[in-house]
Amino acid sequence: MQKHKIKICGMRDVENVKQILGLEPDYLGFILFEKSSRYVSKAQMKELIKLNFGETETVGVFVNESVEKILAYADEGFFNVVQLHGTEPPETVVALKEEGLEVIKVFSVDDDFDAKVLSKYAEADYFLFDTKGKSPGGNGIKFNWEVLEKSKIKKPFFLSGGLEVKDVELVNSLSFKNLYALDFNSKLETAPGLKDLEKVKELLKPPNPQRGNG
Ligand SMILES: O=C(O)c1ccccc1NCC(=O)[C@H](O)[C@H](O)COP(=O)(O)O
Repeated sequence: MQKHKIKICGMRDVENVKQILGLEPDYLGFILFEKSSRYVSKAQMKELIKLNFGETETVGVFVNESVEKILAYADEGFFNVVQLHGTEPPETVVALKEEGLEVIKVFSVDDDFDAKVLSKYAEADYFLFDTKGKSPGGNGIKFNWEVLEKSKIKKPFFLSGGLEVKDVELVNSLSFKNLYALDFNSKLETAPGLKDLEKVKELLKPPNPQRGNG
């Protein structure tokens, strides 16, 4: 049984999104950061949002983007949730919350991660912890989860960074306090932005009773 919500990030291809939606993930993420190999253009987003997302929430992933641009994307109905995946200041979170958006604030983690920074982002709905690497995200590398265990995170958070299907069992056995969701990306891919349906099936099986399809 899935103990946590599942987010699949870095989706791009319409047919692939359709297939994955059939498996009812809790969240699907779209990278709206041009330098990413998983970047989704406005024209592609316009096609993608025509699909029936059902209960699946859509996440727009930004890296150090202006509030104005994020709001312009939100106005187009591109996503329900904003993921801030750069070094955005707390004021960006506050401004987006004031506009009624749900916000995930990302923190890039290495062994020197200092959890004191989290108190500045109290307005965020969720935190997401990803591995600090060459790219702001999608590096496919795990960080040392002990850093989080030590930090005693008080807000519901997404665990991210190189997660594979086989990690679910291990994560469940660790019972992290406040772990809300698992975020998967490159380890499910056959090419950047293209997810392997068989791997996603394995991940989302058996059905999640919390979503009422069990
Ligand atoms: O995936 C990208 O290319 C990306 C680029 C820039 C910012 C964020 C990006 N991904 C956001 C995510 O939420 C990923 O799921 C997360 O970084 C974990 O990816 P992975 O290590 O490949 O599992």
